[in-house]
Amino acid sequence: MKVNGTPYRSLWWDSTKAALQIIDQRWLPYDFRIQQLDTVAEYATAITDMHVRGAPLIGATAAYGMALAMAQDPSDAALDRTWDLLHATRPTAINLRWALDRSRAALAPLPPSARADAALRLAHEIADEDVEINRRIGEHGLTLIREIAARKPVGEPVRLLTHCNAGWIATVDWGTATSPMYQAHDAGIPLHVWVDETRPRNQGALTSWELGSHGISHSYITDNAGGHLMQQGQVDMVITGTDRTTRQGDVCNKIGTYLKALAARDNNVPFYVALPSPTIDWTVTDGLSEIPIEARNPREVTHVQGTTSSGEIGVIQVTPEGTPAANPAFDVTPNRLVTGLITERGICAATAEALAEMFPDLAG
Ligand SMILES: CSC[C@H]1O[C@H](OP(=O)(O)O)[C@H](O)[C@@H]1O
Repeated sequence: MKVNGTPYRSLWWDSTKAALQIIDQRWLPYDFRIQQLDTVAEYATAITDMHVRGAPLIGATAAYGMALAMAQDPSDAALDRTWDLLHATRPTAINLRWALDRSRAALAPLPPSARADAALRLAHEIADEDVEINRRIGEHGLTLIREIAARKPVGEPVRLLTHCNAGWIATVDWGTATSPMYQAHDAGIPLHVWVDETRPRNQGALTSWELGSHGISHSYITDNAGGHLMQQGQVDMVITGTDRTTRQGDVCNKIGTYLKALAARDNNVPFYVALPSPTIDWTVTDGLSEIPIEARNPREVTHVQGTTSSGEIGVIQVTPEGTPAANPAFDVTPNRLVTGLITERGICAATAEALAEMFPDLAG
């Protein structure tokens, strides 16, 4: 999407430097910084420390990391070593394993001399596929927004609520939950988006940065305000992203998503999940018992990053010194609370049968 009028993807390969360029999200929305990744260790750090974040973007980054590794050492040992190093960075988003498995499956049968070029081609393919998948998710999500708009007086906005950032910077482009928003806005449908701040890392500030840059009306709200807004009839639909969805439609997403789904069900608000097919983990059925939930550094909870009035980026402590904290980064929304899944092939119910029917070639 555009940043100050200039089109960007969240990452891109600079062929003149033979290196990956990423938007370093640690400094957004306060500062727009580009980082070049020059070693596989830097790729691993970029994923672990969330220079890049978001399930699809993590997968694409890992694919480029594999390409760099093969350019440096195309041996079988390096292939496995790189898989292990990058897979260990973050445990929950399935796109990471999906991209690494796809890379290794494509590269292992090749002679080492052919692996570097093949790995880079595959990384480009994965990045381009993500853009097209998300564009299509937007088209299908747009139909839902149009249906809501048709029931409203002309000019009255469709009011959406979203949690975390499933935006274009959480993917290679378009975003997943935000793609329908961009396409609805561009189609002239008035929107207002309630943007959950999404403690502790406040990814809602990234969503606000994105929506503001695109001219989409929005309000930044506390995580605890969403249920109240739904009770007051201020929310027409909830759309979130996902980091891993099981074969029966259980949705693992940023911590707090489950609570939004409960509030949505209690207030008869449709709760949709934007789901690119690489984010479906066909090997797991029950999300609550089978999906590993990342436990991140408690400091993310006890401290908050922000910017001062003079534009300096800083971190402040919000708890007494030594306060113990817990920081589970994701939760699981059982499929019974999900109204529907917006995939690149269309919208389906959050059930094993519907997903198998939508993706017979993947369900196995
Ligand atoms: C389009 S996937 C976005 C997904 O990823 C986020 O997690 P994180 O910021 O920790 O990488 C969040 O769960 C979003 O819904």
